Amino acid sequence: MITMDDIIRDGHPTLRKMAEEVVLPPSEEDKQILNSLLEYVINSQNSEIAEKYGLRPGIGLAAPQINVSKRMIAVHVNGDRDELISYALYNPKIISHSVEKAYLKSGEGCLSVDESIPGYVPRYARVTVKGFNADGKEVKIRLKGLPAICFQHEIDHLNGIMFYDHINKDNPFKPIEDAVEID
Ligand SMILES: Cc1nc(NNC(=O)[C@H](CC2CCCC2)CN(O)CO)c(F)c(N2CCN3CCOC[C@@H]3C2)n1
Ligand code: NI
Repeated sequence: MITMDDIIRDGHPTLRKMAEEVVLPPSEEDKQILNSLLEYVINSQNSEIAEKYGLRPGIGLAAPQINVSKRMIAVHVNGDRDELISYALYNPKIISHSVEKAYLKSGEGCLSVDESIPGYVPRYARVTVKGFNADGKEVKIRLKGLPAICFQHEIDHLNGIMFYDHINKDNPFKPIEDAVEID
């Protein structure tokens, strides 16, 4: 299982690399890696397991964060209507997005960033993501709210982008024009 010891921290070069497409059908190794990403996120949301293994809670995780520069992500989070959005995807891609922006009122953090970096992170309010699930089947997912924010944060990791790259340097809490504020 993945623990915090496996998660590389800001400054590690892998976090700034463009991750490689996963060759499909996936190898046994890639299947194991994809599964371990989702397993971490689920474990981290179970207070006993998180406590026992010292896991920082997360709603998403990307393969570069465990020093695997491959295009794989996992997301496990409740949507606006409390529906569970749980995906582990190979080669996820944002194929369309709203013009409208959104941001988390409390800003963002990252399991690969130990300190907190305050500020609004502008994201698209709605995205359509295409990817391949654990069975190698193509999936197309329309997202809004926190799940949309999370998928964008994870896909950024595959492109060597960190959340704080998006924060306004002069005024981190500068209001984001016509954006949806997410609690
Ligand atoms: C918003 C939030 N961010 C948490 N952590 N950070 C992360 O997930 C990073 C990714 C998120 C940062 C902002 C968008 C994506 C990890 N990242 O670095 C991966 O690239 C949380 F843990 C969390 N929640 C709310 C839901 N709760 C359900 C019950 O279990 C605890 C859980 C806590 N909400
Ligand atoms: Ni992150």
